[in-house]
Amino acid sequence: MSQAGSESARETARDRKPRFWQVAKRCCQIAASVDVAFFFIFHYLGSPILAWVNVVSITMYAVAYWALGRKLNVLAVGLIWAEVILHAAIGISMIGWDAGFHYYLMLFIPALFVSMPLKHSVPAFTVLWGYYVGLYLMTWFFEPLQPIASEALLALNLFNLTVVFSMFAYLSFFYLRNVSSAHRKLQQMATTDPLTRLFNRRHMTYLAKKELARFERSGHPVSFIVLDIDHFKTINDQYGHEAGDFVLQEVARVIQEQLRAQDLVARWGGEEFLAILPDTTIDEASVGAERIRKGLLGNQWTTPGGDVLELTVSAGVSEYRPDDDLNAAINRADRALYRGKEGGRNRVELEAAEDGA
Ligand SMILES: Nc1nc2c(ncn2[C@@H]2O[C@H](COP(=O)(O)OP(=O)(O)OP(=O)(O)O)[C@@H](O)[C@H]2O)c(=O)[nH]1
Repeated sequence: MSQAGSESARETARDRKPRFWQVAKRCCQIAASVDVAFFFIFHYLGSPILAWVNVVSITMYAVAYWALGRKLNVLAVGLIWAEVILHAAIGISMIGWDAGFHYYLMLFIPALFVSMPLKHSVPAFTVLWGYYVGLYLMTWFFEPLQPIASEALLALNLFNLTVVFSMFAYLSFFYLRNVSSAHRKLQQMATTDPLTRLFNRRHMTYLAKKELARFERSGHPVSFIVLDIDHFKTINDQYGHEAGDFVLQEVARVIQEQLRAQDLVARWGGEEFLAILPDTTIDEASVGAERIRKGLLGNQWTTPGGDVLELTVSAGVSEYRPDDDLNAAINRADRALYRGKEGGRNRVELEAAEDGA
């Protein structure tokens, strides 16, 4: 791999799952606070060695937090792993399994699957399992080095259990939020046109079919407007593609502004838009199309490059008929649109009554 290639691969790995690293930072804060509590608890219980172990832990979390802020994620993860693994081993060998320090190791199970690719997380999971079992077996053969009173042991166990339960709840909440937001993004990508934020053609076809099924049941009128920007190629050629994109966005905005909230609007093709107007007759739809045409005509658009331009649109309007189908209704609006283009553009044309499918 070239140097630039490996740099960018490293960059991608670092920037992957930014929310996960945010949560890792929050976990460092929580863990360091818990270790501050442990410092006092162990002093109180008369275990100064364990109290000072927590000072080392707090320092490790502080460095890990600092490293996460600088995207030194490998260093941060290494420190967090080392802290939990060593802390569990020291806590268990000093006070025993019943202190509950082993619970913290389980927090790594979801964390390692979320943070690593599967080829790394499976071996890491196996090592973690081996370590956990190894610690447990150790307590069968060796007595704790510095046992504490059984009430204190119980209190410590409950404290550790509560912290780990809370952290599991926090991680689950993070996971749920992440999955829901990814789902929302995917859904948006699948249904909308990225430039204009209108529905894309595929989703509009799906919505149109649903709307027409409603028409079949209720018999309420449904109308279609196909709208096309006049001489759009000239705008692109004269002012550049960026100005063309700007015009498409503005036209999309004006169409939405001039129609009702229940009307469906999509980018149907390059510079062509389709609106489906439920509960609307062809005459009412033509009034809506006129409003859009006039709304656009009255404006002087200043492009991001500072060019002032005027633009016009042509539109064709049709109404769904009994025993019609979607394509036929849109084709009739399309033919009306092209009559408008041939007739000089900047106009709204209705489908011809004799126009079949
Ligand atoms: N900027 C930009 N241009 C696009 C996009 N999609 C399609 N186009 C352009 O839209 C233009 C459509 O041109 P034509 O089909 O000739 O239509 P026109 O110039 O509007 O002419 P009439 O429709 O006859 O008035 C082409 O130049 C396409 O490159 C887009 O997403 N952005």
